[in-house]
Amino acid sequence: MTSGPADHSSVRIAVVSSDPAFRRLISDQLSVHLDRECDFQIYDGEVPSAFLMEPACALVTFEMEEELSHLSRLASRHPNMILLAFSENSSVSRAVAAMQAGAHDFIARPVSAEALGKRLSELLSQHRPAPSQDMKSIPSSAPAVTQSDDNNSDEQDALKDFEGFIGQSPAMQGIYDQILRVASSKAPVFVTGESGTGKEVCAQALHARSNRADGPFIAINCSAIPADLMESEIFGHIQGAFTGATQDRKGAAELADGGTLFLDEVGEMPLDLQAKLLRLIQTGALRRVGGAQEIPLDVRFVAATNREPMEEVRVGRFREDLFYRLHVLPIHLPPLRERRGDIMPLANSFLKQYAREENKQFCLFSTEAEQMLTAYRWPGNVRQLQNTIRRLAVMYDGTVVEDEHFPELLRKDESFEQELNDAICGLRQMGHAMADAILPFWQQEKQIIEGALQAFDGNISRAAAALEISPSTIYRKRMSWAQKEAV
Ligand SMILES: Nc1ncnc2c1ncn2[C@@H]1O[C@H](COP(=O)(O)OP(=O)(O)OP(=O)(O)O)[C@@H](O)[C@H]1O
Repeated sequence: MTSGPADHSSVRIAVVSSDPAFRRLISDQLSVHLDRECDFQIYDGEVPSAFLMEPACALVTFEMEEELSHLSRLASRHPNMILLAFSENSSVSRAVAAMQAGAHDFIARPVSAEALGKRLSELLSQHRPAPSQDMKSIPSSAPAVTQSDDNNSDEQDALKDFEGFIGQSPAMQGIYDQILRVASSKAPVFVTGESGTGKEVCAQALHARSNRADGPFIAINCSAIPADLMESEIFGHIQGAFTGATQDRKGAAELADGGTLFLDEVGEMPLDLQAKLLRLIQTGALRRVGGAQEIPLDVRFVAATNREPMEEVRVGRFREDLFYRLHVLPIHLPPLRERRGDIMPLANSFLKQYAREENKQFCLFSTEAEQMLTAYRWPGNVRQLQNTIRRLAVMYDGTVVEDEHFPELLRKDESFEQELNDAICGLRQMGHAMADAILPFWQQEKQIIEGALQAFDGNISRAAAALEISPSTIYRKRMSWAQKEAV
């Protein structure tokens, strides 16, 4: 055994490898790439029966199948030690085997000192707990957010990147930043984005980060409630207000008093109710259906739509005054295809969740499956990805998710092709229409000159002066048009 400089404040790292090149990489090059002082204890291949002082982390190379037992032994003897396995065999099955033996991470060799230093610093700062026996972690190619091994849903939540959101793409970082900036205001927030992009998650995050987080969060989906029930659902009613109103009842707005009211698909609300909502936002008070009493409320409004709100205003489905009342703080959630870097973190997290729920062993995706997931267009966004992973966790068994586990993605993306074909046809037709609409030069010239003559009541001199041509040109042109038209 060799050891680095002994320093009581430094982190102890055991290195177990029979490969001199690997040992040299650690002893000569690694420390400059680590974000803390480390004391390396280097063991020459033989796994020690006991460490003098238990290291925080062990780096173990293994090339033979039999060496897996070394890993398992270390993992079971030192459950609090971070265990990293290295192999020159970078196959998925080798990675899975290492994880199942209890490694927290698997790194294919050769690895640069820089990459190893970065990964090790990350792991040490996470100071992660020991892997559980039934669900092992996934390799280092996957993002850190999916790499904890706990089975506890509270810890799961802590692993989300931001208030229920997963995704570290620059676009999502921008969204988290926006949420943090506007959360404490009482001004309404208007969230737009395609279906399944996380508008409700966003509304919840706004609530959770506001100073009304201890108050209620009430969500109401305006497209899911029949129009005749919507008024009472939102504004409540008093006994006898209509047939079936057997007692006084609070609506969603009153239930949200002191908290946040999330109005999903707000544009689907009938226009008369939009007027009533506008009044509530303006006055901060409502009257229940059939009631005479004004009830003051303290509600923060978050509205959302997956349509283009200005277009809805233009066609008269969405009141313009309500739109501007709600559209104080806009947040737009980008579709998943515009933030492909988030696909695998989301997929890994869903896989972990549904494998656990369905009591399955799935713990990682094959390279082909990963390529397929990241290349797909996800028209249904995160919700579609979530459903896809849930389906495979129910339907299949195994440890590694393969591309054939996604038959629906393997099929051609027909709706996309259809859309693309339609768009191309549309463009062609537009091109034809535009080509058809192009008039011969002399006719366009005639239109311009005649337009000028009209503007000056037929006065040729003034029209010619405005066009900066001579009057004789106009006479000449007129004669030539007459000849052309006579043909
Ligand atoms: N970034 C994310 N991280 C984790 N889960 C997400 C994320 N975005 C969406 N989801 C999940 O995807 C599903 C759909 O999200 P949500 O209901 O918020 O979408 P939406 O935009 O409101 O959809 P719709 O317009 O159809 O109502 C939910 O189960 C949600 O938890």
